[in-house]
Amino acid sequence: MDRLDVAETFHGITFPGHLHTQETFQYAMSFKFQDTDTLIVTYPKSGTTWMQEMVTLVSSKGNPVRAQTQPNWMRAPWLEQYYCPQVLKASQGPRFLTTHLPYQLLATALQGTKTKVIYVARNPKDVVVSYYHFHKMANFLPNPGTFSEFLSGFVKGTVHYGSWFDHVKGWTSNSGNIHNFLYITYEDMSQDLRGSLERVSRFLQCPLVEEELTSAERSCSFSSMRENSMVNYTLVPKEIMNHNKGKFMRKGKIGDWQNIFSEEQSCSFDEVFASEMSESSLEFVWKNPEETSLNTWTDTEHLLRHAA
Ligand SMILES: Nc1ncnc2c1ncn2[C@@H]1O[C@H](COP(=O)(O)OS(=O)(=O)O)[C@@H](OP(=O)(O)O)[C@H]1O
Repeated sequence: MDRLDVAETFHGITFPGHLHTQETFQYAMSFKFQDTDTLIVTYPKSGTTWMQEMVTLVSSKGNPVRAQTQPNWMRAPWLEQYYCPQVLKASQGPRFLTTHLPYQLLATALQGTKTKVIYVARNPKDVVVSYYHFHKMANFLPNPGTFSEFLSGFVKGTVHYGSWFDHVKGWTSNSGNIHNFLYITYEDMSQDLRGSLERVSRFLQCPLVEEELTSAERSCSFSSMRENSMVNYTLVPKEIMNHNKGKFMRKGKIGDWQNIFSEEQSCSFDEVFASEMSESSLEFVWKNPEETSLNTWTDTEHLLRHAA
């Protein structure tokens, strides 16, 4: 089957036309948020599905049944995707929603509401690597070309969903305009899943006792989510996502960028990052501290000498 990669442009940003139309963007921009809503906001590949699982487990007090029986896109539909109205019509209780849209497109709709916003960010070197691999298996995204070509589009902000820098800066610099805002990173979740679940449970005002937290932690682990067809996207027809070409739950690690970025690409990305983020106080974890301690020859040599 041909790729489904028709692009839809809105406010100068391209989006996959397979999921979005001008009408769906209008629907999102004029969405009537309720004070009891929770909106998960991410740039793609930053931990969206993970947070969808976390809010599901927190709101169900660690009971895994909902997470194991209902796909993530039904539990927390993307505001800007075409099926959102039908899903919400059928849903009951406090609503969980998801969006990849930049702040400026939702600012008016969120104004004056008490909707809770959870912004999940991930270090952009890992984002671009995850995004690159996703383009290879998701037929509704354009062929990414070489990593170098894709990286260049990512840095320029011409990839689908636009610039990572604009997205992160837009939402975080306007967080003061949002009544209830939680900023959390993929790396926080990776390094301290239990602590991150506790932060989410405090934010949602949904306290969990120790056993509930333990159960939530188990369900939100990478190994558990990789096997859960309700979140690993194996329910999606292979014409749309071809799992023979790569897995949605791919590696789930901090620092995988080191396996693909060249030294030169890394240095030039660091320069762009420093300039784009010069006004921002956000800091990112770029490497897994547990893996980096033996990453250099000096460290290894040091250890071997000690052992001798
Ligand atoms: N539980 C858990 N632990 C660690 N990592 C996890 C977990 N769940 C999802 N992931 C990883 O998140 C990446 C997918 O990001 P998104 O869910 O934001 O993708 S999407 O925007 O909804 O397409 C993708 O990252 P990569 O593995 O680096 O490609 C997933 O593997």
